[in-house]
Amino acid sequence: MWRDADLLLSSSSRSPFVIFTQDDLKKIVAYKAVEYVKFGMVLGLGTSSNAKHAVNRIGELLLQGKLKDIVGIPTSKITHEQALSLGIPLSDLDSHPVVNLAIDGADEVDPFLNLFKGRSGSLLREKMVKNTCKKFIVIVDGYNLVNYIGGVDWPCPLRLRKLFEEAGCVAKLRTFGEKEEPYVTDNVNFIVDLYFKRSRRFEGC
Ligand SMILES: O=C[C@H](O)[C@H](O)[C@H](O)COP(=O)(O)O
Repeated sequence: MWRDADLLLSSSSRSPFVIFTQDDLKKIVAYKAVEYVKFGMVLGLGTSSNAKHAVNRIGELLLQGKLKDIVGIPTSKITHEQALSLGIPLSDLDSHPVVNLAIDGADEVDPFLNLFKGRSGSLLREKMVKNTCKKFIVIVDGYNLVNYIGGVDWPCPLRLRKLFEEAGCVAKLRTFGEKEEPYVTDNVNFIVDLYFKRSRRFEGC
C-alpha cells in the first residue's frame, strides 16, 4: 500500500532516483515551516511526528546562531522536554499571551483544509496556543490526507462522556502518551507535503 511504502522520487530528470522515507518527508515539510520563524518571535511548539522535526530544526538554527531571541511555548510535556534538551528558551501563555507563530501537526486534513487534531493526547495546550497565535502553520504528510474528516478507521477520542451515556456508551479518558480529544479547525495556514503528492504517481511501486 502506498502509504506504508518508502517513496521513490526523482529530484530532477538528470539526477538518479532518491528514496525518501516517510520520516524524510515529514522533515522536509517541517523545515519548510521553520522558514517562517523570525528573530524575536514567540513560538507555539506543537506536538506531533511532524512538529518534532520543526522543533529540532529550531534548536539547530539557534545553535548555529541563525536564529535569536525567540521563546517557545510547548504544547505538551514531551515537546517541553525536547525543546529543553535543544536549548530552546521556553515560557508559557501567562508570560507571553500572544504567540506570533505556532507550528503543529494534524491527524486528518480534508480537501477543504478542515483539520482533525488531538489523537496524540496533547490537545488542551494545543488549543490554547492555537487560540492565541497570530499565524498557525500545520504540517502534514500523505498519511493525514483524507476525503472527509473522521472517515479513517482509527479510534476517535471524545470528551462527550455524558452525551452518549443514554445510548449505553462508556467514554474512556485517555492520559498522556495516549490520544486524548479531537477538534476540527479550518482556515489555517497549511503546507501540504508536495513531495508526497507527487509520489502518488509512483503508487504501487
Ligand atoms: O494531540 C495531538 C496533536 O493534535 C497532533 O498534532 C496530531 O495527533 C498528529 O500527531 P502525529 O503526527 O504524531 O500523528
